[in-house]
Amino acid sequence: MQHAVVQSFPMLEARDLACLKGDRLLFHGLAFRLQAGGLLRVAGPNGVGKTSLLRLVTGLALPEAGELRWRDRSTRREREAFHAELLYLGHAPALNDLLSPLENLRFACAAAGDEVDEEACIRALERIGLARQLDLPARVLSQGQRRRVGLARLFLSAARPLWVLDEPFTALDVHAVADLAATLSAHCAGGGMVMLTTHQDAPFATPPAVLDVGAFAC
Ligand SMILES: Nc1ncnc2c1ncn2[C@@H]1O[C@H](COP(=O)(O)OP(=O)(O)OP(=O)(O)O)[C@@H](O)[C@H]1O
Repeated sequence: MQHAVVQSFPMLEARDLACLKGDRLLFHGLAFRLQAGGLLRVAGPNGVGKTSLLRLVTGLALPEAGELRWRDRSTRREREAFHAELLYLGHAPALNDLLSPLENLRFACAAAGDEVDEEACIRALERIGLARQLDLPARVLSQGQRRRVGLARLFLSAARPLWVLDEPFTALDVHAVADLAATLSAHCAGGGMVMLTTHQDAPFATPPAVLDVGAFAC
């Protein structure tokens, strides 16, 4: 009896990436693959190009050379389809200081094209530990609370398989670090993917694969 050959390709793949900043080539020849369920930690010293790599992956910047592929198609050619499956949280939470966490979260979801009702946003903010800050202006929040407002989107983004997170653990207390690590591990266990930068160890259910950008530095 003959079996059909099932072609297996990585969900996200970087091929031979080079990154130019100003007139400086940060890295070249960078490649990685991320499969469903994968957790990838982007590592390396300050300034090596970790954030720059995440910006290439998300399409916020273009590589000097090389290609990014999602579901075996170029992310540049299939930009809309790729972005519909991607959640990117940058290293600084982009909050409007005059708006409350609830208003900020609703705005961020709407801007990303996610239809999320107020009740779901409230539940997400409560889950991330901001039940008592729902209606405060963001300008009075602590750094860790500001970070949590951004992270609340994780609880509204299960339908987006690829999460790209720049320093998500920064400013979080030890309990919040453990909760976030559990949330990311659960996303991966459900078939999602997480690519993140962090300078600290976090208690993931399974140790992440590590991509050392320094190995490709110029
Ligand atoms: N116009 C420019 N010309 C030359 N180099 C630049 C220019 N803009 C940015 N850079 C360099 O590009 C690098 C960008 O680093 P990036 O933020 O990606 O590093 P990182 O690995 O995320 O660092 P960190 O761990 O500090 O967050 C830095 O080394 C910075 O000095």
